[in-house]
Order: sequence, then C-alpha cells, then structure tokens
Amino acid sequence: MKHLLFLNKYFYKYKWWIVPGVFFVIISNISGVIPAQVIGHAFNLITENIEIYRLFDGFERQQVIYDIFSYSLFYFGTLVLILYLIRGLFLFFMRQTLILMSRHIEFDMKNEIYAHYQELSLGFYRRNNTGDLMNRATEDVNRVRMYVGPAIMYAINTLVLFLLIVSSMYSVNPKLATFCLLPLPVMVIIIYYVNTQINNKSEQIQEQLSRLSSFVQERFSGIRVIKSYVREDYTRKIFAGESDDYKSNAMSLVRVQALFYPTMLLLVGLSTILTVYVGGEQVLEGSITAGNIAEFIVYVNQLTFPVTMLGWVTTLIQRAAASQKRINEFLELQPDIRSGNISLGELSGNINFDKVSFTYQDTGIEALKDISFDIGAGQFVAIIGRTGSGKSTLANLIMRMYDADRGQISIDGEPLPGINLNSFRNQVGFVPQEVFLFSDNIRNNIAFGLDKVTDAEIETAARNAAVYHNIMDFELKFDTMLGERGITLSGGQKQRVSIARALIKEPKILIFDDCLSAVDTRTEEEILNNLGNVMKGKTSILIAHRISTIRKADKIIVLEDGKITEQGTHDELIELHGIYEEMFQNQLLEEENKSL
Ligand SMILES: Nc1ncnc2c1ncn2[C@@H]1O[C@H](COP(=O)(O)OP(=O)(O)OP(=O)(O)O)[C@@H](O)[C@H]1O
Repeated sequence: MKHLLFLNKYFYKYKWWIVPGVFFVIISNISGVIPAQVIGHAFNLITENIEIYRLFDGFERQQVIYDIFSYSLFYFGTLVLILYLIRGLFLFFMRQTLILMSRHIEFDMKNEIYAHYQELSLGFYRRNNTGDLMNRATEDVNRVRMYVGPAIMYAINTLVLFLLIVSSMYSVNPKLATFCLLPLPVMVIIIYYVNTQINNKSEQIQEQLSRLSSFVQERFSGIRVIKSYVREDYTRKIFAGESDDYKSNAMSLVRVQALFYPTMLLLVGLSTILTVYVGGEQVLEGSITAGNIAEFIVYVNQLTFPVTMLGWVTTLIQRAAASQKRINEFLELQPDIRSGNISLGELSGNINFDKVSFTYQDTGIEALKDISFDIGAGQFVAIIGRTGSGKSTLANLIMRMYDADRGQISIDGEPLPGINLNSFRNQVGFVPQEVFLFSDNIRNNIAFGLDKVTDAEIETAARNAAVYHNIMDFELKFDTMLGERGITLSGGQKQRVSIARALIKEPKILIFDDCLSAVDTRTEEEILNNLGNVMKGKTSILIAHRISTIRKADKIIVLEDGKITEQGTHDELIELHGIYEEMFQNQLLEEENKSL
C-alpha cells in the first residue's frame, strides 16, 4: 500500500478539486438521507389522518380534512422531489470534481512516465520488452486512475452516507437500528470474498486476452511466412484453442457474477424483514411510529449500493497498489547515461579511443577489448570486420548509447561523458544498421531530426542519398505515407531515406552503420560520391562489409573478435598480407565468380 504514497504529490496539486468534491459528497448525501425522514412523516400523516377522516364520515368537514390531507401529501411529495433533485445536482458536481481530478492525474502521470522512459538509456530498452513498457504506461496508469477517481469517490461517499444513516437510525430507535444493521457485516464479508474471486478471474481473463492479442498480432505480421508454409490451418487451430480457454474462463466469471447479485438482494430482503418484524414490535410497544418503519426501509435500501461498492473499492485499491508498484519500479530507475556539462560549440570532429573495453551487461559478452585509435577532424574512416566483431558496438559507444567500462573516448580532446549530450548528438548524423522509419510521410521522416526544414533542403538530402528519383516516382512524391497505413519501401529505399535523414542535419560527424548493405554497387558509388562533397572537411565513419565501399578511406580499421588487428590505408593493409588482404582476395574471387 505504501507505493500509493507516490500519488500524494498529485493529491496536493489538485487539493482544490478534492476539497469541493468532498463538500459535494456531503451535501448530496444529506439530501439523500432527509427524504427517508420525509417519507416517514408522510407515512405517519396517512395513518393518523385516515382515522380522523373516517371519524368525520357523513359530515361536511370530511371534505376540508381531505383537502388538508391531500395538500400535505403534495407538499411532502414536492419536498422529496426537490431533495432528490438537489442530490442529483450535487452528485453531478461530485463527479465533475473528483472524477475530473482523476483524469488530470492520469494525464500528468502518463506524461511523467513517458518523459522518464525517454531519459532512460538504450540498455533499459534492451532489458525490458516493449509490451511491458506500454502496459505500465497505459494499463497500470488506468488502474491507478480508478483508485484516485472512482475508488476514493465511492469510499468517501460510503463513509459519509453510512455515518449519516447510522446516526439517523440510532437517533430514532437503537434496538431497531442494531437489528437493521445486523446483516451488513455478513454482506461486507461475502462481497469481499466474491469480489476477490471476480478479481482473480478477471485478471486471468485479462492475461489470456493479451496473450490472444499478441498471438494474433504476431501471426498477422508474419502472414507471409504462414501462407508460404501453408500453415493457415495449424495457426487457426492454435487460435481456436486459445479462444476456447478464454471463453471458459469468461463463462466461469459470469457464473460468479450471476450468483453475486441474487445473494445481495437476499441479504437486503433479510434486512427489510428484520426491520418490519422488529419495527412492528416497537410500534406495538409505542416506542416508534409506523412511519419510522418506512423510513428505515428506505435507509436499508440506500445503504445496499454503497456497501456493495465497498468490496469493489477494496479490490480497486489493491490493484492500484500493485500497478503503482510496477510504475514506481521504472520511475525510480536512473538513466545509465547522464549528460555532461561541457558544451563544445561547433565540433571539429576529432575522435580518440584510448584502451576502450566494453561488455554487454545482460549477456556478459565482451564486445570491445582494449581498443585504441585516432580519427582526425575531416577524415573518412572505415571500419570493417567479420560479423559480431564489435563494429556496431563501437558506433554505439561513439553515439554514447552506452558508456565504456574501461578506457576513455574523447571528442575534440574532451572525454565524452563530460560533454553535453544534446549538443553533441545534434551534431552527429547516425544511420543505424536496423533502419527505422516512422508511420508518417517521407518528408517528415527525412526532416525528423530538425525543427524547421525547407522543401529545398529535403530535396537536396534525398538527392544526396540517391533516393530522390524513387520518391518522385511515387504518386504523392514526398507526401507518400510509409508504414502500416502507407506503402512499403524496399530494403534499399528504406536505407536511403534513413541516410537522407542523417544528411539533412549537415552533421559534423557522420556514422554509417552498415547501412549500404541493401543498396546496389552503382547506387552505393553515387552515394559515396555525394558524401565526398557533403562531408568535405567533416568526419565520416563508415562501417561496411564490402571492401569496394571503403577502398578510398583515409583510414581503415579492421576489427576481429572485439580487437583491432590492423589499421591503415587500403594499400598499407594489402601490404600487410593479413586478414584485410584475405578478405579482399575473397571478395575479388566472389566478384569474379558472379561475373562468370
Ligand atoms: N544489445 C546487446 N546485448 C548483448 N549483446 C550484444 C548486444 N549487441 C551486440 N551484442 C554482442 O556483442 C558482439 C558484437 O556485436 P556487434 O553488433 O557490435 O557486431 P557487428 O560487428 O556490428 O556485427 P554485424 O556485422 O553482424 O552487425 C556480438 O557477439 C553480439 O552478440
């Protein structure tokens, strides 16, 4: 329950919603309790006046008594109506304050969680799956909202109503009040028990539902594979099996719910019978009037709903506490990567690795071992190596997606951890190996890294990335939508749009992480030529597999199993007769074989 203390800051922020809210609850309940007393009076009026009316049977005054009698009943009726209208009005205000407050808190929480998620580093996203992140920001927040809104509202409502009704009951007749309230504790226990059952079953159903939706989502994303392997029947059977489990659980929930309400009505009926029986005895003794019995019956009925709510409220609070615990787990996490304070201004583009080592925490794989190299401002440097040799890791360390475990990376002579992260990343153009394009149009995808961009700039970036003509072939040109709602680009086109996104920033350092792999050699040549112009005097780092891509580099770094084995120009490395030369010979052979 202590996890819910986190919400106190919000309650404090919205105190001016809570105070009037509680006031409205009190007023609405007072106007809900008084009608019971009015009904009691009206009942007494009927029983007493009927006697008098009969006494005047055959006299002219009987009509006058009838008129007074009907006028009084009309008066009581109008009073009850007005009181219920006031109750309705204040119930409206109550919801307008307390439930609205819960929506404000929900909004604030979602923003706080989203902003915090964005601050957390890449490692966090590797450790936790997206579904879990989304659940905590949506489903869990929703459960907490049910606590800050409905649960609190109904709890206050029940408490106020209970106090008002119980004090009214005891002020009329303590014995009758005690008998009337006798079934209540039983009712609370049953409600709590049944609610826990309902809650557990609902949780199971919810879990099954999310399993079912993930199943459907995954199968539809992979529909191509399913169709090509003719596995439609097989997947349909799995789906039917999962759906069947869901159906049986849902049905068992309906059974519990179906039993719940009749039981409640039985207990309310029991309370009413007790009221009439014990009340009747009291009337005979002369300690209460018949009107009081009517008043008590209204009270008992008024208490039923709030008491039923009590069980529900308890479940809501338990659920909210569990959800808030999950939310807090992430909110309490501190980002591994924190920005430094040094602002370098415009970068020159010198990069230095000094005995850098890096191990992935989750797998324990040492991806880089004691790496040292220098990249001078304005140099074109290539990194090559077998798959898994640590090339992407190296690029990620330059981008400061992770921090080195040992050694030091410096940019323009300043250790990277001390540098202001935003100003640094703003000057680096990074094209990751796994291209990611947003479900938006091509224009916005290219312009993503900048706040203001002109059409001319977008066009130039697209031309430099050699994707301009492809885009112009689409009917909607740069307005063509990508992603689920739009067209599907080919692998090579995606890579080039992603390159255009980096180039438009006019970066001082450009990093291409194997992002020309799906591009044919002629287009690759075109992009490299364009890069030569765009990146003149600026630092470019190109991670590649094909030696033809990097031959002209000022420096080539060869990585092998996380270590630098060779570095130098193409010619120097060929002279070494090492791994690089071996790779070069192999690739030449492949080319020759292809041309045969
Ligand atoms: N996020 C990660 N968590 C754990 N281990 C990782 C992670 N990313 C990479 N590795 C491991 O680190 C090593 C280096 O991977 P890296 O991606 O840097 O290689 P690479 O040279 O870029 O490979 P490729 O050419 O196939 O892209 C590999 O053994 C890989 O399994």
